[in-house]
Amino acid sequence: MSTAKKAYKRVTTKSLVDMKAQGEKIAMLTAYDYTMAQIVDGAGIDVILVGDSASNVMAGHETTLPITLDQMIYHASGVVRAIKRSLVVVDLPFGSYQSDPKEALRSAIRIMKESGAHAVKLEGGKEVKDSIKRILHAGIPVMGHLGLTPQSIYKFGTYTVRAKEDEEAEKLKNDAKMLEKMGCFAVVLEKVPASLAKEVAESINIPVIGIGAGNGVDGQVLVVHDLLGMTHEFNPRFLRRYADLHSEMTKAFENYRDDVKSRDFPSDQEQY
Ligand SMILES: Nc1nc(=O)c2c([nH]1)NC[C@@H]1CN(c3ccc(C(=O)N[C@@H](CCC(=O)O)C(=O)O)cc3)CN21
Ligand SMILES: CC(C)C(=O)C(=O)O
Ligand SMILES: [Mg+2]
Repeated sequence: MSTAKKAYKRVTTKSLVDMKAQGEKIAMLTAYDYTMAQIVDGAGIDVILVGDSASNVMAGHETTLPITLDQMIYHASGVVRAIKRSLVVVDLPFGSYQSDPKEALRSAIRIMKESGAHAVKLEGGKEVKDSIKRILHAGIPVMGHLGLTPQSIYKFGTYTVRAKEDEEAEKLKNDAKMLEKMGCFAVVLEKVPASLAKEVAESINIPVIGIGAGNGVDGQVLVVHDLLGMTHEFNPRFLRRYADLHSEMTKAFENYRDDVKSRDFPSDQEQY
């Protein structure tokens, strides 16, 4: 090891739980392909989520419902080939786990076997308890996802903040405790009041990763294209843009176009 390049210490489901215990916040981002995952991993992001938001961001669908298990596996395979350190979690897509626990396990096994990912995520609490149990019993780590669950958008009708009423907040708290008790290694809380999210994070020992859930949780997740400022029509309050790649890329494409039209590109040095 003395002359070899320093090896990265891989992030594991266990190290995430340790990070929570030690008060170190967890940074998570999505990625859907090899090139992006290489950059995200190299930047020291702890967890890469191959989100079903690929349905929106990569394929242009209006919701996350259309993306298939085969498509999720294709995205995840590229991501896994890129990573040296990050933990890779893959969303089980709509329709791949709701019918029955056996189908859920089969879907999770396909993701693990065919992509090489490290864990799966699925939306819901008590309703999907048996499926989560089945997957965990097979030795596959599970991340929960409560609050705004986009696969149920047609049940709720809007993407507004969730669990503002006592009854829904009570259910969410119980679901989070249940996920911890069952053996999930973490849970995503999406678009819920910050006070509720903080209360949940303080009531369980597994990390709570927030998106639109305030600063009292154990980590944050954003969609990478949103953070980079590539999606200009998506403007929720929780989004902080760290770049304006939409403008940067437009400038680059316009410059290239101009150089082609003006015969500036390619130059003598750029040909054989
Ligand atoms: N690009 C992208 N980023 C995401 O964060 C994301 C996706 N896609 N697709 C899947 C889910 C859907 N998510 C969403 C969708 C909408 C809002 C949202 O706040 N929408 C409106 C407000 C709607 C309302 O209040 O009724 C907004 O302000 O943009 C938040 C998260 C998060 N996920
Ligand atoms: C927004 C995150 C949590 C997600 O589930 C996704 O990107 O699909
Ligand atoms: Mg998702």
